[in-house]
Amino acid sequence: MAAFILAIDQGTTSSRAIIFNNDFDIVASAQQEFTQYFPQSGWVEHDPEEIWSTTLATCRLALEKAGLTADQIAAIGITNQRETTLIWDRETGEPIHKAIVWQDRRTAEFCNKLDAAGHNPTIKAKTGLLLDAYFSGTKITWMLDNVEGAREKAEAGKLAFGTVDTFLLWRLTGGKVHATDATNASRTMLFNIHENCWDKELLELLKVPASLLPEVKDSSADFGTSNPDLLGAAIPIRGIAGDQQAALVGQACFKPGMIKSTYGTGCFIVLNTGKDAVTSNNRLLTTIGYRLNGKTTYALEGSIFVAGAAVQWMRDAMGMIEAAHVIGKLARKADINQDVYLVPAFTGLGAPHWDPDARGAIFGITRATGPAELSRAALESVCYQTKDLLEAMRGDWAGMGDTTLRVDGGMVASNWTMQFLADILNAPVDRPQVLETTAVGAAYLAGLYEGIFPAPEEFAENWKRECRFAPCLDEDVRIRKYKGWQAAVKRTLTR
Ligand SMILES: Nc1ncnc2c1ncn2[C@@H]1O[C@H](COP(=O)(O)OP(=O)(O)O)[C@@H](O)[C@H]1O
Ligand SMILES: O=P(O)(O)OC[C@H](O)CO
Repeated sequence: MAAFILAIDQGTTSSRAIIFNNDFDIVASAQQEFTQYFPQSGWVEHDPEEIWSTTLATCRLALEKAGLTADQIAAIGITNQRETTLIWDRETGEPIHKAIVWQDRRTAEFCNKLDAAGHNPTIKAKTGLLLDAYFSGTKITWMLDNVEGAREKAEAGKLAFGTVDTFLLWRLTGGKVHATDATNASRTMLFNIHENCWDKELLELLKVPASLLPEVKDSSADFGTSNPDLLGAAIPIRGIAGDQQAALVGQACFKPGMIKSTYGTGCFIVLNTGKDAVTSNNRLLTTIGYRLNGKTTYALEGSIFVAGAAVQWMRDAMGMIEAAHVIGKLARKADINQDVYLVPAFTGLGAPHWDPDARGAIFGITRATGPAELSRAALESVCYQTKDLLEAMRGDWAGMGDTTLRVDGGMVASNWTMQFLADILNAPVDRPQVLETTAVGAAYLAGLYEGIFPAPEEFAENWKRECRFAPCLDEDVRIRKYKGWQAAVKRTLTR
């Protein structure tokens, strides 16, 4: 008999709901964008009520489009933009402030102070993260210190903290469940990823009362049931994972050494390192890939700030392409004798450089350089950055070996880019049939708990490739081009 799972994918720019059947076919989906608030330079906020209303509306719309009622949905899985921080009143459910988004840099100075006081090594050892404003911890401190009366209320146990998954869970269950999963907890900078618990020393360091924190569960677990008034029936909520980890699951990267790379606005590469929490010497993050049956699988993660955003820049700021999908065609026409490099450090460079002050640069332009060469350089830059990260991962972990990259995200629609990626990595690049891997991951985690989907090994056997891009670039050219990129990055870095 057919079973249906509702995956909620609450992202940075939009909320989506996708209903899958038990063959992972998409039965219906709905998506709504919401407002981005930039109250000051470097600050990024979301309205929690908009996160909630767009989530609820898309769930209702997806059900309607599928012609299903809530009682026909076996389970809900939630996946979410990670690190984004919310605090609300336990009594009223009202958020005390807008959500502070992962991109928000307001606590950078505070992080610098903590770093200067020598706290970085402890944080890295316990959480696997770098001391950075990206993560939730210092955002919580900021809210408690800047919202009137918040600290007193928090100390009296009247407030609740959550990343977006936890907030949605609270709202979906009518305030009955305050929980998260291990992947989301691992991005807060408060969670000890080795001992699998909130870390007392870090809570003290960031002055976060323990009463604020949610219970941390497996990624596939009993997270309660939805309030029947919301969708028409009580639906069991059985899966939660941060979006990049959900994509790791959705891509069936269950074996150590397997890697997924998601090319959206930015790019997030996650490598399964199995039971080893690998410490990076190359400024990558050690994080929880997923936790099933109480067993943690670790991962190494590297993020690139600008991937598809370089394509958007070519379209919106440069006006050189009318739409994202034409960039590949234009790149194909570029003069191959021109070595033009675009280092898209529009907002600094992410892993493995972590240079927030670097700014974008173009190298190698001549009078013959035009939109085709710049298009090519923009797409190539994403591939070179992927190589940088994979080299860093290889340097950190001997278990990596030669690896096939499983890709997803909007940019992988470009065959030209995927071929160049395979060429520059000198490794196969696999594009799956279902590109909604994040939602697939969330649906899988929920369906796994309900016994609808098989154990990871069997799920992995059913993962289907749409296309493999095999490397075919001359070694000399590959080496020359990558050296050119490395030289360009070197000239762009500020430290
Ligand atoms: N055919 C294409 N070629 C290159 N880039 C593309 C193509 N289609 C979409 N993109 C880029 O992919 C990004 C959208 O991917 P998506 O996964 O929806 O991102 P996000 O989840 O971050 O919003 C955009 O930055 C867009 O410019
Ligand atoms: O919502 P996305 O797809 O931009 O992903 C955001 C990441 O989870 C931030 O760490």
